[in-house]
Amino acid sequence: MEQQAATPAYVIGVDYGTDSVRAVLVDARTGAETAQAVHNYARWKTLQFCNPARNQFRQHPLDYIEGLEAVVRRVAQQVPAAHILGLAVDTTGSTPGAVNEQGVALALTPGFENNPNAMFVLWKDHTALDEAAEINHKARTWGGEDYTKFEGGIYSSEWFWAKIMHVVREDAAVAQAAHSWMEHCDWLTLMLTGGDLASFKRSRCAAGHKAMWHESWGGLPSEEFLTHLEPKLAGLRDRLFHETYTADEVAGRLTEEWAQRLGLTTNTVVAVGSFDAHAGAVAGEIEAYSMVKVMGTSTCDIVVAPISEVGSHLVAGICGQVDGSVIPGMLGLEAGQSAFGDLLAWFRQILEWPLQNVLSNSKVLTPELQAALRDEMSDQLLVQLSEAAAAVDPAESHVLALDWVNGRRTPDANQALKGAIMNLTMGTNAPQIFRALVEAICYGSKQIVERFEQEGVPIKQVIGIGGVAKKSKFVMQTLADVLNRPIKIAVSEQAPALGSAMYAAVAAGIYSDVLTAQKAMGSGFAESYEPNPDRVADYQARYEQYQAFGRFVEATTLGSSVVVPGRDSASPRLHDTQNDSPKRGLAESLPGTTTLQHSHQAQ
Ligand SMILES: Nc1ncnc2c1ncn2[C@@H]1O[C@H](COP(=O)(O)OP(=O)(O)O)[C@@H](O)[C@H]1O
Ligand SMILES: O=C(CO)[C@@H](O)[C@@H](O)COP(=O)(O)O
Repeated sequence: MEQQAATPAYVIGVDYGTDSVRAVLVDARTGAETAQAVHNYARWKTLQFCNPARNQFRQHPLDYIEGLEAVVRRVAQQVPAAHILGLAVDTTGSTPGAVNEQGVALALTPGFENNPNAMFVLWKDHTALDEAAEINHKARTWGGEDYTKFEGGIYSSEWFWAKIMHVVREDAAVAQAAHSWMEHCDWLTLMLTGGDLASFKRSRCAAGHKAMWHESWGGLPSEEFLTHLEPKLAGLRDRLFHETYTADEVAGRLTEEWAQRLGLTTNTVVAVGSFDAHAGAVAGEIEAYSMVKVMGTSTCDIVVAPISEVGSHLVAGICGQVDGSVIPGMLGLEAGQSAFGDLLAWFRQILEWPLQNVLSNSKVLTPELQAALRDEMSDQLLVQLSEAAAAVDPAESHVLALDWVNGRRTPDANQALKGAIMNLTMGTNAPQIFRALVEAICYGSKQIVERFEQEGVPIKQVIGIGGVAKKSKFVMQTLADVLNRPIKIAVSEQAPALGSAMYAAVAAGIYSDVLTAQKAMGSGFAESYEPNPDRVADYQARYEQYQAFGRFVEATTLGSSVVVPGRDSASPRLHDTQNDSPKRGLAESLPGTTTLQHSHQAQ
């Protein structure tokens, strides 16, 4: 520690996940997590403002504000406010929202309170599929710079520009009232520190991975490119930002109002915002060529590499390579799966249908008993399914699944893809299907590791953090077997929040840089899953079946505009796959395949 050790020094990390926000109060000298608090978003819980059938997922800024006050007040009470020197926020992303000239989210202004287009467009909202396809097409054909090149070569509907384009096209009132747009992590940081929107320090992590910001072309894509894409974007570039800042930098200090609302002081330094996965990787003690897998609703797979070694070498099919997005001075590379725990949650929801729908008509059970039963089932279902699935004899089940229920994020983003399950028989049971789903998310992970290595980025170790890493020994053991690599699990229950606390400690001047903060505040590793040599060969064979199944489904996905993966061809990316004829030959390459079932629903 570089500051005088006797002075108590605490920092707060605030981590906004998909369903909840958590805060940790950390002793910056030791890294000890003194207190933590979690708050579930009230409106989000009932999916108010969402339409899952249309892949529309919006979050109200009031959910974020209520959560912030609840969790920060709770942890801040544990020590004198004057001892809390820094605070930093990480959020999901890309989760942009429209703001007015003062940086106030439109949904907090009169007339827009209940308009989903005036809210934050959550990372998993895929309403902008067509816009992403247009961006990809334009980037390759307009004759200028291919702005997607540092973002894996394929722009995703999960990201900033696609979402903005979609909303301004759909909603003239929002388009008219939106002075600018902000990522969730930037919006919160501005709100806490006050100040001027135009000079506010936006996050390098968010801008580099999701908004095609890159120093080599002077920041954001050019005005010409943006207006070519959509005339309604005219002028927005200048009202966004030019510079970006790494998460160890000072964004400002808490305003009087927010110091009071949070039980802190105006001396508390607020660091520049970042994304949850990147902050989590810092807490997971990431180092060069480690992959930190943040395994929750989705996965984010974060790798860092020295700029001198990977530098401007382009890695195809990932979610971006950004100077300083994780550790300032190093290249941060991101990949991931749009559904990881979410695929298992989807299956739980299918199994819960009678509980939600039939039980409410029960003449036998009181409403109280019904609610108690629902809660117990919901709590226990994944745990008990995991136990039963672990006992399935792999030789007796040929069920094979794809993990694309929320599209495929990497390798080669294609959010229009759908999930699929094959090889069902009259003997197939729930644990066998569950096991196939778990295998599918692990095979999806293996494809990502292989892509990094094929692209010249070696993966020297795998570190697991996040809800699934902590909660499911079954998933972690399967992952170690499928990857044929050990997986170290970080101790921290709240890794992204701890990572933000490390960023805050640097911004507050307690440490000189993130690597020093990481060493001093890291909480180490709890356990390691070793691959079981008896399982490796079998999983390798099944992985090849998964890949063949994936190729078949991708070639036959119907009813939506699909971005064709691949960065080399200059041909248009947007095409209607309804006109494609299924490539039946791939089905024949699936060993043990007698029946093939896949999803044909339109988006
Ligand atoms: N016992 C379990 N086995 C496997 N997955 C689980 C289990 N319990 C919860 N999950 C999954 O964990 C995910 C939530 O992860 P978490 O890291 O807590 O949240 P977030 O992604 O919002 O940060 C959910 O998708 C859920 O399905
Ligand atoms: O994509 C990113 C970061 O780039 C994540 O915010 C997104 O996958 C959501 O993460 P969670 O699954 O909520 O942990």
